[in-house]
Amino acid sequence: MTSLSLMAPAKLNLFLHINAQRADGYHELETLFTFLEFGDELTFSCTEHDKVEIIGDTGDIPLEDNLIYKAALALRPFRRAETGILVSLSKKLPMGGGVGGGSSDAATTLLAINQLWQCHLSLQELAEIGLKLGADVPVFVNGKTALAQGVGEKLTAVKLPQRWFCVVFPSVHVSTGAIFTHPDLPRNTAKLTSDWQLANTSNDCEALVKKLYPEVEKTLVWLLKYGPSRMTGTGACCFVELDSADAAQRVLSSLPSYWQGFVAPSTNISPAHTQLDSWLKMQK
Ligand SMILES: C[C@](O)(CO)[C@H](O)COP(=O)(O)OP(=O)(O)OC[C@H]1O[C@@H](n2ccc(N)nc2=O)[C@H](O)[C@@H]1O
Ligand SMILES: Nc1ncnc2c1ncn2[C@@H]1O[C@H](COP(=O)(O)OP(=O)(O)OP(=O)(O)O)[C@@H](O)[C@H]1O
Repeated sequence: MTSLSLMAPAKLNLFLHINAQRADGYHELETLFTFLEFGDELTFSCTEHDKVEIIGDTGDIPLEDNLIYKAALALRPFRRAETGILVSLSKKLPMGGGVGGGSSDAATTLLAINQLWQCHLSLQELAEIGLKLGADVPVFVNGKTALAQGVGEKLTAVKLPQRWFCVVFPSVHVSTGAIFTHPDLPRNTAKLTSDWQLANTSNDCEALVKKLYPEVEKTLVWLLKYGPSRMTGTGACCFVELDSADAAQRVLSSLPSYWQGFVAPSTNISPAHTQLDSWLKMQK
């Protein structure tokens, strides 16, 4: 039985600017994505029956709603043989936490099944399929640290120095849709010129989310004692940027017990791609 194990890494939005709202309700934004060397773990195995199955940490998400299932179904028309797929999921990322776990699972599924079903689709084609599953899927499919524009699909790869992050989940769930439809969300930040330093940028969702969810504000106040801190995506996860693994670990070890967190370095290439490249080399 052919199988392939790949990570679905977390992403951070190092900043998130909202420039405008389009007629279809979606927002034009500018955001700097980086990947972390930490994420969900997925193992894909070809099966003889013509089904898509997911086992493991599926939580209370019905099969048909799982982005892994949706991604697999989207590749079905392209497969070369009538094989099914069994996905074993080990979830490490908080769902709906702003670290893109669902989108990353979807992208990793597209990358893996493209190989196992021999669909022969390019990254560009997979990203276009992925965009229909979620605005963040294309960046995970491309797998490079990137400045994203448009609704998140226009990507320019950038190289950033490796940094360490402590990411904290404040135990509240924030609905992305609810934030993007809120009347108080600022939607008119000027487009970037050139300076993407953390200090000169912001997350335009942060003030609103802090107001609606005081726990997020409390988390940021706590993290700011240790270094430059910010919320990722539409929350609720917040991160602090640090110089070393030790410094990040020290923050994690003093984390209050009512919050969850993890520590990881950033990487310019998604671990899903690094692992897929190693697997492809082994197949030769
Ligand atoms: C804000 C980010 O987290 C930044 O990384 C993402 O752009 C959100 O990506 P996502 O969770 O994959 O979002 P989607 O599932 O595509 O959209 C969820 C909801 O967010 C809103 N949405 C999302 C992306 C965008 N550019 N404009 C929007 O207005 C829409 O109301 C949409 O119904
Ligand atoms: N495999 C999956 N893993 C996590 N969430 C999933 C999955 N499949 C479907 N979902 C649904 O998608 C929603 C958003 O998931 P995700 O973890 O990507 O959100 P997020 O971290 O807030 O990402 P973003 O920053 O892209 O908004 C979840 O609330 C969940 O209901």
